[in-house]
Amino acid sequence: MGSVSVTTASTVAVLVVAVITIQKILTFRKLRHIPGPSLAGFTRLWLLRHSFGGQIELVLADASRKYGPLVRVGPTELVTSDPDALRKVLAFRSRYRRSDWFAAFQFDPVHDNVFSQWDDKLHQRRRAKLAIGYSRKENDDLEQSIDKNIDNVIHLLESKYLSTANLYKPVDLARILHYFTIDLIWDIAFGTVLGDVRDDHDNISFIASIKTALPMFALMGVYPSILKIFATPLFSWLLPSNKDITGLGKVMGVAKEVVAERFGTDKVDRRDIMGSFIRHGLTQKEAETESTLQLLAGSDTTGGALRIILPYVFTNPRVYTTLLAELSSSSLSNPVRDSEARKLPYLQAVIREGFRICPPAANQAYRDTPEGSDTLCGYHIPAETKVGYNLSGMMEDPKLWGEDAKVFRPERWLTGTPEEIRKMEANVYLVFGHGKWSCLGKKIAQSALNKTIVQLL
Ligand code: HEM
Repeated sequence: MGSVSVTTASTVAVLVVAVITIQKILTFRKLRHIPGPSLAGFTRLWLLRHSFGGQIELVLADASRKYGPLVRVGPTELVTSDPDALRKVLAFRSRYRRSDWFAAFQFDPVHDNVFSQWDDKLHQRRRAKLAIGYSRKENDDLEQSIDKNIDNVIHLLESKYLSTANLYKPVDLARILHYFTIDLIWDIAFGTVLGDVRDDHDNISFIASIKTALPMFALMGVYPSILKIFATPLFSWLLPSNKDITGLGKVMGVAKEVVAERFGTDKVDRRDIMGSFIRHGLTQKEAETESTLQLLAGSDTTGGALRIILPYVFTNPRVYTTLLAELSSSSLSNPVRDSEARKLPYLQAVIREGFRICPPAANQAYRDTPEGSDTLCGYHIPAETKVGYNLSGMMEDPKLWGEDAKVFRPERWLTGTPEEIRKMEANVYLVFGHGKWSCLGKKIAQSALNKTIVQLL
């Protein structure tokens, strides 16, 4: 009896292994015509290793140099560094769909936000309710809010780091700029003061908790189905909760409180982003998730852009003096208005070059190929293949930017025909996505960058 059950168990095990092996071989064959590292064709462990290592952008740039504009990076995953192919995937009329990669950003296990919403129709419906609030048309205080938060940075630098008593005190400007963007987006999203810059401190351990969560995001980005396990009662305690006193959970708790004031009998109606969301039909729960998302989507990206651009400016005497000369020869208000800063050609060249040299949000963000297959970069793409961004590969491609593509040289934006410049702009703004899923906070981010760089200099 015992030997019969051992034989049955062994037969089942052999059959399972055989089925898995056949499945792997069939999956491998489906995309074997697309070049890429050989291990990546068989297992997502290749992706996981590089995502965990924090070097994925460099690895993907390298892969696009080696294998071309379309690279296989997983059994069913491709990334493209070809701007036309990416625009085709992301276009308004594209039949591609968000893949389960986006599920990693559903920080509330029950309620989707606009970024985690996978269903195309529901996403478009939600996006339509948010678009006016993000467009600044119903957000009268946005510029004042940016000005106020920049003033806090300048006050901190002058009082704590540049006063005569502390003349040689070293300053970690990258950290302060991160505090600044967290404070700013907090102010825009909730209309209250967080005070990271004021206190020169990560008050709710937001930066620390995002850093701790990064390996988890990397894991869920490669194996999204893991999120389903976290949503079960056994593991749900591991997800952020609005009762937490730090991190994303704390942000969710504040969102709940602040949004509650905008609903009910004594509700407050303001002309800010949240007010606009609610006027355009967001429910209380939806307003909570969207306000929380703003902090996640807006603070590290805009902070990252400042932390890229400013060191390039400060360590490059030609760029620094040219930018200062442009600022001092232009008649600008103090604080500078966004509309004035947008007209400064060298400043705009510096910002675009910063986006290009190190895209602030370089995720793969895969889309699923629609039924009936497609063709990208001359390759046949079968249905259900995942196609994602390879921005780092795109932004250092000599065919798009010239032989000195790896050099930070804002002047490249000031020479060339209007048609060439227009093409370069269209390509560099892919750092904000494109089409039906493009960044909703683009104008807010651009305004913050324009004003902050001018005021700090
Ligand atoms: C330099 C700064 C920023 C960069 C580079 C950036 C980049 C991006 C990218 C690439 C996407 C689209 C991803 C996709 O293909 O699905 C995106 C989406 C989004 N971003 Fe940004 N972002 C920035 C700042 C902001 C800010 C400041 C906010 C809010 C205050 C924000 C809010 C959003 C939202 C809500 C979405 C989701 C749009 C949708 O799903 O329809 N972003 N961002």
